[in-house]
Amino acid sequence: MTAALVLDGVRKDFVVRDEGRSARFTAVQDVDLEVPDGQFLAVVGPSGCGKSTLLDLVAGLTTPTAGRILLHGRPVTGPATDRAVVFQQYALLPWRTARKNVELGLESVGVPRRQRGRLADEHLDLVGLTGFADRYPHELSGGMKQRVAIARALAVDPRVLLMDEPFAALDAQTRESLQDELLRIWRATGKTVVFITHGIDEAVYLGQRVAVMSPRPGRISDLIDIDLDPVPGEDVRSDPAFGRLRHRVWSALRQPTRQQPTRQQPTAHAREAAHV
Ligand SMILES: Nc1ncnc2c1ncn2[C@@H]1O[C@H](COP(=O)(O)OP(=O)(O)OP(=O)(O)O)[C@@H](O)[C@H]1O
Repeated sequence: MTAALVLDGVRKDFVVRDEGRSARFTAVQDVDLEVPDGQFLAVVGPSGCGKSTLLDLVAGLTTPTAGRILLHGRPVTGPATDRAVVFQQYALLPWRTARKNVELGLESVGVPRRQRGRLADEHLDLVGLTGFADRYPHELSGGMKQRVAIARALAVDPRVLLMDEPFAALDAQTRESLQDELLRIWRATGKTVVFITHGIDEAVYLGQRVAVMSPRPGRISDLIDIDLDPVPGEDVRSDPAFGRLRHRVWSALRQPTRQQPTRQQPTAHAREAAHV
């Protein structure tokens, strides 16, 4: 299988204020990763380990301090329609209907109006929102809003779907049903997915592979293949194989961390701050 996404020695530093001085803070370091075309990769790690930073780098919303990111062999130099991002907070425009929200990305790439409407309706169907196209965001539940956000992301036909804790704000039951929906959509579309989550269960349930990140500075400390093939409606979470994989990820998350050397004792904001 060819790699959809390659991260090669990726590091991201931020400059922060630390006790009144400028300090360089390394959020992610030494990240090497290949995601095969069509793979569903879940990335799990503790709060603040750099998961969102990694996703922002792949999205092209920020640039690496070192290393390179390739998408289907081409360097990522900024945001583009070959990647679409779904965030935790749906980011829908409140004055636009569901259909018009889905049309948003299509407008930016110059798809003609009639085609936009058809594509928006097709993608609202795909996420199970047939009949809700004319609703405004405030008339939709949290789960429905996230479905609209997923439809909007898919409508531009990205090669890679980047998801940053998209179900974290939803109640447990809605989350489970959207997880099943996402698996169905992923199987139907064959997209490469990078899915960030705090949840070990969510990572094991959704991922074909789970990348485990270590705490600051974030590195990929483990890559675990998941050989489950969840069938929606079946209780795969009660399967002993699920429990074993869950335990592997849990154990990987508890590995002792390798700290970045510092020139100065950590202070309030940046434990790994090295003054510039
Ligand atoms: N723009 C920025 N400027 C300075 N520091 C930043 C910036 N963005 C992120 N950081 C820092 O980088 C580290 C990683 O942040 P990031 O949001 O990527 O972590 P995360 O794993 O996604 O966290 P969470 O799971 O809590 O959302 C944090 O310590 C954060 O404070």
